[in-house]
Amino acid sequence: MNQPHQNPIVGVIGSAGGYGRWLCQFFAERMGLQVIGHDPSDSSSVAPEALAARADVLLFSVPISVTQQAIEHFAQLNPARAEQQLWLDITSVKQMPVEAMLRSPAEVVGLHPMAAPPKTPTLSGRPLVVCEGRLQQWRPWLDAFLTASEAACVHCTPEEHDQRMAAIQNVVHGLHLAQFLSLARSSGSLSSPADYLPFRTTGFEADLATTARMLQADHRLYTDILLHNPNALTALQGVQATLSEIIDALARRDRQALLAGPFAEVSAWFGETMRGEGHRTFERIGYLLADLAVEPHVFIHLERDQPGSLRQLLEAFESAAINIDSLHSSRSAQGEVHFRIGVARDTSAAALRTVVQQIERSGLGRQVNG
Ligand SMILES: NC(=O)c1ccc[n+]([C@@H]2O[C@H](COP(=O)([O-])OP(=O)(O)OC[C@H]3O[C@@H](n4cnc5c(N)ncnc54)[C@H](O)[C@@H]3O)[C@@H](O)[C@H]2O)c1
Ligand SMILES: O=C(O)C(=O)C[C@]1(C(=O)O)C=C[C@@H](O)C=C1
Repeated sequence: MNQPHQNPIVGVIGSAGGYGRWLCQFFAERMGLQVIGHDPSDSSSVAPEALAARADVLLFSVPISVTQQAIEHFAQLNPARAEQQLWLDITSVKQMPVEAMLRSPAEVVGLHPMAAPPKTPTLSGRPLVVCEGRLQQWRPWLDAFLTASEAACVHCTPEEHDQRMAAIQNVVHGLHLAQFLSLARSSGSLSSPADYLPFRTTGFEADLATTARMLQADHRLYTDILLHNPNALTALQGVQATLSEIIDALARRDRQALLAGPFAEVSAWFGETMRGEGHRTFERIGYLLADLAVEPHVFIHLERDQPGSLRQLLEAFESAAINIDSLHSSRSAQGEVHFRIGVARDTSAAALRTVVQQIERSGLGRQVNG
């Protein structure tokens, strides 16, 4: 017998999208649940009427601009069934979808994973915002789902979420766009960001990476986040005003105004602990980026994910008398763990090739592209 509150059928709306695919895999593989999906771009997916009737948990993962419409469509499909269901969404804004879901008779929780769909099977190490709208019968299952997600859950109201996201998303996205738009326009048509990289600081490289990440993603997602967060305009106008203050002080060449205003105020607001922690984070990023720039290097994927594999890899380099300068793990686009091994500058290409061949022949690992 189906026990909906323990082993629900999960219906993902937007199942062919980036997060939709990740979620379908998560519910099926990590939670062992039956998953059905609806997505107009996947002709093999389930029709809305069938999904509304069969699923016990509905999860909306559609573009922000069509979210309200999609929720309202499902709300009128099968209200009697909705009374027994849990409705979730992962939209990047929370007031609009949670209010729309609450107009149905379902139990309602709004979610927001604070990262693009990860290459890992869970959200381990990533924050997940949880906005409980109406939750009773489904609480134990929601708790089990959040535990399985391995996310760092943070609970708040939809209003609080949208306020925080104005600072965490709208300002970060808007300012990075403005920063590089201004640079692009002032640099002339023949230049590119690559011309700035030989002169880079850690801060510039981190800003460039943040901007590039946005540009590689769906631009509609970012414009939607700006247009649908009710606090975006005020937050960006606030930054415009404080930037004007700094520019005015600079135009007057007023060092005292800069010190007593922006520097003193922000420094006091950070406090000693946050200043210290942020400083150490920046140092870590700086050393990481410096390590990643060291040549020569090789990327190795270890075939056996078990204790002792890494030691054997290090031994292979030791036996070949190659000195390792840096060692970092990262993930490929397919989610495989890679070790980036930076070696001493005087290591010859032939010596590096020989050790890689030996690692591959022994079945320990294989060379991959970073
Ligand atoms: N990508 C991210 O970085 C990220 C991070 C956190 C949260 N989110 C949120 O996740 C949601 C989905 O984002 P995504 O990046 O997966 O987008 P996506 O564009 O990759 O996927 C959206 C999917 O929804 C489908 N769709 C469109 N209209 C539909 C409808 N009426 N009914 C059913 N399906 C429909 C599309 O065909 C597409 O496959 C958004 O609300 C977004 O704000 C995205
Ligand atoms: O690319 C990433 O990992 C992101 O953090 C994506 C990002 C963001 O840039 O704010 C984009 C949309 C989501 O709502 C959450 C996070």
